[in-house]
This record gives sequence, C-alpha cells and structure tokens, in this order.
Amino acid sequence: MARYTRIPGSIALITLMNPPVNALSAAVRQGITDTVGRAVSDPEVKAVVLCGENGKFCGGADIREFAGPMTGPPLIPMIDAIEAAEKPVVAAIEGIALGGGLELALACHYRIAHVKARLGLPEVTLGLLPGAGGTQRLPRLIGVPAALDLIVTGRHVSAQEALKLGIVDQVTDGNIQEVAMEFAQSMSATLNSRC
Ligand SMILES: CC/C=C\CC(=O)SCCNC(=O)CCNC(=O)[C@H](O)C(C)(C)COP(=O)(O)OP(=O)(O)OC[C@H]1O[C@@H](n2cnc3c(N)ncnc32)[C@H](O)[C@@H]1OP(=O)(O)O
Repeated sequence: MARYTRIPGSIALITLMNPPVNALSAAVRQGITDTVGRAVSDPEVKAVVLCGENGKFCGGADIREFAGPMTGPPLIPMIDAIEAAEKPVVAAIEGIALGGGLELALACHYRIAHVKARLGLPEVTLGLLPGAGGTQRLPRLIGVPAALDLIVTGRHVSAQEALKLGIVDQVTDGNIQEVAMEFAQSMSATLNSRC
C-alpha cells in the first residue's frame, strides 16, 4: 500500500509501504494510483514527493507475486500517470531504486538520491527486460550507450555515479524526505509565481 500525508504548505508526501523492500505489489500499485490521483485532484497540493518506508525507495516488481496471476493495476499506466501529472513529482530515493522501482523514479520530474542509495535495472538477471518505460526513459535521459550498459549488465550504480550519468538530479547526505520536501516546496513556489 501507499500512505498519503498532507504536509503543511502545499506538498503531498506519498510513502510506499511493503516490507522488506517496498516492492510494487498489487496493493502498492493500487496505493500509488489512488494517492497520485488524490494529490493531482487536490487544488491545495502544488507538488508531490514520492518515497519509500524504512530507508528503501523501491526494489521493483514484487518477486513474491511472480508465481501467481497478475492482479491490481498494471505497472505501465500507473507509471505513465505520474509522468503525465500536471504537478511536479519528486522522487526521494533512499536505499534502493531497482527494476520497476527505478522505472517509477524515471517517470518523476526530479530525482534526489541519498548518497548511500544504489540504482539499477537488474531485470536481465531474471531473464526479463525493463518493461515499464526504462528502455525508453533511461536512454532519453543519459544516452543510448550508458543506458544499454545498465540494461544489459543489470549492474547497480551508486548515487554519485547516477548523478554523474544524469540519472538523478541531486545527491544528498541529509534527510532525504526533508531535502525532497524542501525542494518540492521551492519548486511549487516558483511555479505559482509564474502562473
Ligand atoms: C513486470 C516486471 C516489472 C518490473 C521488473 C522488475 O522490477 S524485476 C525485479 C527487480 N528487482 C530485483 O531484481 C531486486 C532483487 N533483490 C535484490 O537485488 C536484493 O534483494 C536487494 C533489494 C538489493 C537487497 O539485498 P540485501 O542483500 O540487502 O537483502 P536480501 O537479498 O537478503 O533481501 C532482503 C529481503 O528482501 C526480499 N526482496 C528483495 N527484493 C525483492 C523484491 N523485488 N520483491 C519482493 N521481495 C524482495 C528478499 O527476498 C529478502 O526477503 P527475506 O524474507 O528476508 O528472505
């Protein structure tokens, strides 16, 4: 599932909750769909921060659900709805952003990573390709050679390498949620002053 918190001011904080790695189970996909919809339709909300509970952004598809039939909202429309949101969505990446978790972050409009975070598209190690926009959004962001390297090796990169490659916009050693909310607040103030 995903928790929705209205932060005083104009920010909605959406927290993925699915221990141990906040994987994208059916309940989490439903939670993201519902909470992003709620944030977008609330006129008081000007920007959204997406984070994961317990120091982990998201470990990707929930491998515990691979054996059963697909239930809940599909991943691709859920991720596309974030990219299409008319309010800025900031990914606050702590711990891990892997597979569908990185694809989720790639659909956000700004990515801040904690200095100890690791990011990657390890689908190839499971015999899969990144199927939720990673093969499009990553090359657009960092170029084809660098994206192909990550996609075909499945290797994880550090936050610093992700910054150098252009996968994330900012790295912090501070409290990731506070840094992301502060950024989202300033972004929403800038947007308001121009509208
Ligand atoms: C439809 C396709 C859409 C998208 C494609 C994908 O997203 S494919 C999935 C991509 N994600 C992965 O492949 C991540 C695999 N996991 C890891 O690499 C490591 O587990 C991880 C997250 C780096 C953590 O490593 P660590 O050494 O710290 O811990 P450990 O491996 O022992 O894992 C801890 C527990 O977490 C469970 N777990 C890990 N990943 C997932 C996941 N994606 N879904 C569900 N559960 C996951 C792991 O099984 C351990 O559980 P435990 O009960 O403690 O044994």
